[in-house]
Amino acid sequence: MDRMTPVPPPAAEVTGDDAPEPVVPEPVVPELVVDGLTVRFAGLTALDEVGFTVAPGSLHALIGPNGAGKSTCFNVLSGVYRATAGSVRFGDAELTSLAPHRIAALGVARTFQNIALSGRLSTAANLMLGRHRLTRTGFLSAGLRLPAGRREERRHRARVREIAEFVGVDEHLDTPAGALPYGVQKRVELARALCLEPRILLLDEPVAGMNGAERRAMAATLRRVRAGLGLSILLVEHDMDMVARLADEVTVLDFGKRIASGPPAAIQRDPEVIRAYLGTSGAAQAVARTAERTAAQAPADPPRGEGEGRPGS
Ligand SMILES: Nc1ncnc2c1ncn2[C@@H]1O[C@H](COP(=O)(O)OP(=O)(O)OP(=O)(O)O)[C@@H](O)[C@H]1O
Repeated sequence: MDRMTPVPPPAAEVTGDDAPEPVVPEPVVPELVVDGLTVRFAGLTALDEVGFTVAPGSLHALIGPNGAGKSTCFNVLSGVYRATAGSVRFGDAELTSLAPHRIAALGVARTFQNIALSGRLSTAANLMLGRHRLTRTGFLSAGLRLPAGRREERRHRARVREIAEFVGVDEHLDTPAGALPYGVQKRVELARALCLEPRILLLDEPVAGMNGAERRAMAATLRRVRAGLGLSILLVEHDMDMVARLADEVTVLDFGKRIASGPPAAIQRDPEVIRAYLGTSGAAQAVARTAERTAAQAPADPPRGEGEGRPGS
């Protein structure tokens, strides 16, 4: 399946008993505008007046060395941390004053660095948990086998299967999530986030700990998600090749401050970004290496497509 029905905005999720089959409108994906975001812990400023905008339907990467403030930013965006100052607007909503469940209800879904699936439950059951926010009659009604609940449950199961096929985990629907290879579990997490019918996905290191084949599979899946669903993605990732291939726009944090913002090719050449990463390992050197290869292979600015003309694509 190359395309999946675009997700409707949450308010348009019609799951009632008598509701006609919904005509699914194009998703209304607003901008996410982070402005002057500051978070202080005791004496430490984890985020210092950070600002960036995630354009509707784009894939925006948030990168930076360890301790730069990326997770703190995600925690504010998902309502886990309170901002000391600044704002995060998602369309008309100000997210900094909302509890996590209210933010999720606006269509903001998040995955975590560490796997957060229930290992003993099947993949299907984990994905159904992702649908919980969207149930109208409630799982109790379904559990009691009431007709409305049964019909609603059937609709959710059908949607779960559709999303599982889209993400390529449908063959594992009956398998306990804990028994799946690591890379597949990470894709199941992505599928579970999609089960919330999000308008923006916050992905925290989706390929961390994966081998090369698993990384490529996840990158391909993310491309399909972006192309097929029209939602926005904000990605925290240390794998710079992946960021260079996938991102439309990159924001770089260092010691809680935004030090650069722009398309990947420009970010890779940005002296301040390279300086921020120098002396650290892993991602840092990957930025410098990727920048060097980009310079060697592409004298002019490469196009902002999915990796055309980019190293390693
Ligand atoms: N709950 C907290 N209490 C106190 N300090 C915190 C808390 N959460 C984060 N910090 C500090 O804020 C700074 C930014 O941390 P954060 O986890 O956001 O960085 P990061 O960019 O996500 O790093 P990494 O790439 O290692 O995950 C760090 O100095 C960290 O120790």
